[in-house]
Amino acid sequence: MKLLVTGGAGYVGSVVTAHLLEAGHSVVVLDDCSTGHADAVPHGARLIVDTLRDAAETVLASDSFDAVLHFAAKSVTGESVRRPGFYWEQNLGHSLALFDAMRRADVRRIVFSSTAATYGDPERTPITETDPTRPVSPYGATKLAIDTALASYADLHGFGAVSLRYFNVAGAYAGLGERHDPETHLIANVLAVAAGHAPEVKIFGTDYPTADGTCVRDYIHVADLAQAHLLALGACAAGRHEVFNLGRGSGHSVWDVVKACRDVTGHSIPVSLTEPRAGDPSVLVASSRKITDELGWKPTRDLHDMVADAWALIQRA
Ligand SMILES: NC(=O)c1ccc[n+]([C@@H]2O[C@H](COP(=O)([O-])OP(=O)(O)OC[C@H]3O[C@@H](n4cnc5c(N)ncnc54)[C@H](O)[C@@H]3O)[C@@H](O)[C@H]2O)c1
Ligand SMILES: O=c1ccn([C@@H]2O[C@H](COP(=O)(O)OP(=O)(O)O[C@H]3O[C@H](CO)[C@@H](O)[C@H](O)[C@H]3O)[C@@H](O)[C@H]2O)c(=O)[nH]1
Repeated sequence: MKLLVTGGAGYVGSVVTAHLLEAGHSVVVLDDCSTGHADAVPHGARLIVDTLRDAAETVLASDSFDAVLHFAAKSVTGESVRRPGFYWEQNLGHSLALFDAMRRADVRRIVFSSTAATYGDPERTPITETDPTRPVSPYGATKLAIDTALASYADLHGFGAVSLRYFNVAGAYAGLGERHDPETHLIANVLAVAAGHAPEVKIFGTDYPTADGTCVRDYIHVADLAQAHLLALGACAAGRHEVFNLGRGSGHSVWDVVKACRDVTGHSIPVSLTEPRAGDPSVLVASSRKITDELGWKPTRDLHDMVADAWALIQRA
């Protein structure tokens, strides 16, 4: 297939692009490099550096694309609380520009990066796709609005759309890993201490209602996530919008992550215990049963693999 990947210079988009190329697809990446890096785009893909709003129309009209994989977004929860207007404009505004350009170019298949943040503070775990969506941050709200827009475009314009709601993505693949600045994600921050880039890692909150008092998350390897995108691409059915959760169905606390990083790196990794971070739910664990039952997806890598792969990449740098 000829594919347009938005956000393909970012962490997840670059790894998925590598998998798409390996599967024999042809890829054009549209990315403004606001949080991504041109040198992360795998060889074999063509990069166009521009925003969705300014370039989606021209790019889609310039060739006959079969489908779009849409990763481009601003995705730092805390920043979204401080700058909600920016998040609505960048995420929803630019996505609508993309969807209208797709409609005009008659490209109606799309796989979209949604998020566990659409659920907010869950009433129960594991979270299923039919559970209530009550986002607690502007970031989650913008992603939920894009999911809702896709359902409308499926109904009205015959889009075949899949929203993949990722839980916590980690790990590295083929030399591609997390390079956010500033980095907010836990595993990357803990490994930065082992690499000597920071003196200690802050643990945000030790009084949550969990077994060890720290937050529990469902970590998924970025390469397992990439496989799900290949399956989702084959499952885009005209006139339908489907939502799938993507996690491993098992939770790890912040302490579990620190211990896994100590095991893998052999570094003592000093920590400091600090106040909770605003807006962090205590437990987020996915039920990924739907995508396993309907598309046959199964994760193959665990927390140790995620930490080991991310660490191997840091050591190569
Ligand atoms: N990493 C996670 O744990 C996680 C979890 C849930 C959902 N997601 C979603 O997955 C997607 C990818 O996340 P990531 O961690 O790779 O983020 P990232 O910041 O590394 O990648 C996003 C990419 O989109 C580009 N971009 C942003 N706004 C753009 C615009 N308006 N026009 C063109 N390009 C633009 C950036 O330059 C960047 O390369 C995002 O949509 C994010 O919301 C990520
Ligand atoms: O330096 C740090 C960084 C994080 N944490 C904690 O570690 C956990 C995980 O945090 P982080 O890695 O920042 O991920 P989340 O805030 O859970 O958010 C990620 O996972 C969500 C889905 O679960 C997605 O919606 C988001 O896009 C994605 O950034 C949370 O309890 C944080 O409070 C720390 O204690 N110290």
